[in-house]
Amino acid sequence: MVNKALQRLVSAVNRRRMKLLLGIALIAYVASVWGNFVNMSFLLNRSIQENGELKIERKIEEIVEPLREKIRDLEKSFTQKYPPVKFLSEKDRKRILITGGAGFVGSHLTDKLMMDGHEVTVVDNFFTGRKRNVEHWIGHENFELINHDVVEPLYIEVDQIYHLASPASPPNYMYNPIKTLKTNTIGTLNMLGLAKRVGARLLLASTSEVYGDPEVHPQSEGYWGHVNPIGPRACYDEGKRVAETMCYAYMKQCVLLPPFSAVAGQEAWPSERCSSECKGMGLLRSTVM
Ligand SMILES: O=c1ccn([C@@H]2O[C@H](COP(=O)(O)OP(=O)(O)O[C@H]3OC[C@@H](O)[C@H](O)[C@H]3O)[C@@H](O)[C@H]2O)c(=O)[nH]1
Repeated sequence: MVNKALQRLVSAVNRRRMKLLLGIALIAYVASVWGNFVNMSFLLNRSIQENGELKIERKIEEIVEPLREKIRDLEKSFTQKYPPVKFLSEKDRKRILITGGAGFVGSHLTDKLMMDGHEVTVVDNFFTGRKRNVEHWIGHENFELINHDVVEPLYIEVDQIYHLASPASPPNYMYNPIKTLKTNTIGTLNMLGLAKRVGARLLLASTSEVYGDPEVHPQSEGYWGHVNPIGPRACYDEGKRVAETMCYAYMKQCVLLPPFSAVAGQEAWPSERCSSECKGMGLLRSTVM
């Protein structure tokens, strides 16, 4: 009897324990499910938020990228690359004027002098020369391009003048013979005046046409030529002859001293008569015109 009562008591206690344990297990299970649910909803929220942010970032990127592209293009156009230029000390660096510097010979001379490290000013009326011949220097601190006709006086400070401004091929110089004459006479006088005023050396680009229809081949520097003053090419031939005469007159009066550069490196004119204080004068007769 006692045993049975004891067994009933134990089983009743066990049942209660079991219920308690089951209750605890249920609570634990519910808690863990709840925890997972909270975690999941947090993660879900985060991923939704991240997704949203990503979408916004992508949208911003889509708008900004073309703008960035435009900025890159602008930067490229501002930071133009120039051909390599030597560094020259202030003492060695010359301020050089090239008239007709946008033409064939002038633009190559511009390249050479720029790359040697000098300061170059190109003056041209673009009659036959083109801006594109020197455009690769535009904006360089050592370079300046002036649209100017040498028939008008020019007031700038320079150390050397290469006077090349003149139409050079028959159709061009015969197109307006009076203008060709003015360019080679008044233009040359203006450049000689400038050279005299600022104490600059001057080189005149002449032409083998100063020999006219020569009777001697090849022509030496001593040959005076065979020119028809009223022939169809006279405006150029005689214009350049007068230009040479004017340069020689300036040199003879010791305003300018010959030459700092001449045909094949030879002196075109004797220099004995000039004092050493005088500045330079040069003549270049091209033989290919
Ligand atoms: O009135 C004028 C005429 C012409 N010019 C310029 O002078 C330059 C002449 O160059 P071109 O390319 O026509 O000819 P080239 O370079 O071959 O001539 C070169 O060699 C021959 C010489 O007689 C020229 O004086 C010299 O410039 C051009 O840039 C032209 O626009 C002027 O600046 N003013």
